[in-house]
Amino acid sequence: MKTRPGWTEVLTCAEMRALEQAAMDSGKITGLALMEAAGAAVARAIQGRWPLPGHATVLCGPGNNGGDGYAVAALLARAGWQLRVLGLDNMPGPDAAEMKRRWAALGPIELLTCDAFRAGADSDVYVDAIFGTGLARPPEGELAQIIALLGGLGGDRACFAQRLVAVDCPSGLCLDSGAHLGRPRAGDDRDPHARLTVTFDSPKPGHFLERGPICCGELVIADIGLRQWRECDGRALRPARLIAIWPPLAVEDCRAAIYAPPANRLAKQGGHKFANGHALIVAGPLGQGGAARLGARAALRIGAGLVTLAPPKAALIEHLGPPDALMRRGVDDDEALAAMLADPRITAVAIGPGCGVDRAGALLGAVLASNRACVLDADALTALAARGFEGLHDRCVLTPHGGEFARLFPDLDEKLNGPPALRPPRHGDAAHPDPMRHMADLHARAEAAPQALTGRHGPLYSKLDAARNAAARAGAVVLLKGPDTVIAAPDGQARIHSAHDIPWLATAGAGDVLAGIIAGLLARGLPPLEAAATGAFLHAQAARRFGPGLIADDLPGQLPGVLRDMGL
Ligand SMILES: NC(=O)C1=CN([C@@H]2O[C@H](COP(=O)(O)OP(=O)(O)OC[C@H]3O[C@@H](n4cnc5c(N)ncnc54)[C@H](OP(=O)(O)O)[C@@H]3O)[C@@H](O)[C@H]2O)[C@@H](O)CC1
Ligand SMILES: [K+]
Repeated sequence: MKTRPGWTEVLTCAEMRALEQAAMDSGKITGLALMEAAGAAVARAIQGRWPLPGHATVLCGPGNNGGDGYAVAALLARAGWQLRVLGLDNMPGPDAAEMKRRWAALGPIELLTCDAFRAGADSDVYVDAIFGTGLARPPEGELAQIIALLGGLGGDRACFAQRLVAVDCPSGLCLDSGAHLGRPRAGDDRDPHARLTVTFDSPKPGHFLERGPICCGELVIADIGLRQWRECDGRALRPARLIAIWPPLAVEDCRAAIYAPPANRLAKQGGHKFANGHALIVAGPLGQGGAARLGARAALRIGAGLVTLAPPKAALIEHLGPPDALMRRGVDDDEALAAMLADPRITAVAIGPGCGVDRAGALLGAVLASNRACVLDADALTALAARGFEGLHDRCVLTPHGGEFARLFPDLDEKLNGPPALRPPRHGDAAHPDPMRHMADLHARAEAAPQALTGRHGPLYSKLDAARNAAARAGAVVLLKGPDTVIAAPDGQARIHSAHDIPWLATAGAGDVLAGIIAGLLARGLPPLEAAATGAFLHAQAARRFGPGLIADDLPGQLPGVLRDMGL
């Protein structure tokens, strides 16, 4: 999936509805004008990719997504396209009804049935305007069959996918979770895959999570004139409500994150190596040191001023080789570690990779008691699951993959991966009597109890909900790994990093390198959420830069090139 570069703010479907409602209630913009802008954006995107007018089939659903479809049809027809429009025999809302009426003045509307859809001549472009953000339950009956047809038209999905343009999303996709309603959570062959998806104002979480990046194709984010209504009671929407996304991170963001002097950097050290922090990487017993060494190498490459590897004394011999810049110090037990961490110049700790669960369990208490910024990964997470969350604090970053997440948060994992539990529609989300009040309400609740908001969005429990709930429960930053890595802080702020384009990053030891990068950034003084999110991005960029054939050992060596490519 291609997106525009830089941080991208994301709105949940409920936030999008509240924003739209607030804009309309201001009296300065009408729903019809928004729909006209949305239709024009889709028509523009089509004309940009198919410059010569051809034949288009537009499938219009029962709500405003369908209204957008009628608007697209009218604009394409005026531009010389041959149109075939299929719609439903229902009474849509006033804006969609007006768009339907405008189209009806230009051409016929056939009933949207499987038979009618199948019977039509082949088209250059199919516009999917059946369901958008309003999908509240799995599609059923005829519409479900039509969506399945879109997923595998004529058994030749690959060919059809090149011609499918989705309005807001391929129909059936839940834009809060990225799962297909009514389909296996892991997806199947009948999910519609679009060449192009045009969404409005902001992307939604589902564009980046689970099946979203696979099914949406190229994502176009169209400005439809809602920007100024992002203000509520004079305040901008808070970051807890807006989720920044890469890829790719804009150079300025990265420079600010890595090289701006953070408040908690050791101010008096000036250009001394301690000014860039000192990361301690705990290593495991003899024969298991490779993982921690990978992390240590990554922490050095990302610019920690000093990095010390701390294996048991008996394992020091294993670490005699390069890099020579790495310091080694034997640490046998929690007392020795506590004594070492009494040195205030050690600014971050990573524990877990290759550590062994017993050793991680024995040393975890000293790491947490030191109150240092720390990364808990691999064996440290298994030890944490057995030990409990006591002592965790908001400078801890937990980096579980799916299996570790399930051990740490079994109930949240079950909600995420068990049979989908559809929630009833949320009262007041769609048409709140006072939208500005509704927005203020969302803000107030996010401030008071961010976790109370998670799980309110979308009919399905999402990976974003799970990461936010986990972070709130642990009182620490949680980075839930995957092709869609979700990073959440206890206060509800969250980031999504989509790396569906680099399947070769799923390789042994890559997680150890990520832990080292984050530890290096923490050592440099980055706040935990930024260290985790920037680390996930730089880790992925290193894999992109190397390409297929990557092994984890290659990643640290790519980091200088990644930073150089970004002009840093
Ligand atoms: N927000 C904005 O700023 C803008 C939004 N815009 C556009 O509006 C779209 C959102 O429109 P929307 O809210 O009308 O929802 P939409 O996706 O058309 O579906 C709702 C309809 O489907 C029905 N329905 C639901 N589930 C069903 C099922 N399983 N099987 C059958 N029916 C089902 C549901 O019925 P109900 O649940 O009410 O019974 C209702 O009739 C958004 O994606 C974007 O394209 C732009 O125009 C400009 C600005
Ligand atoms: K759609």
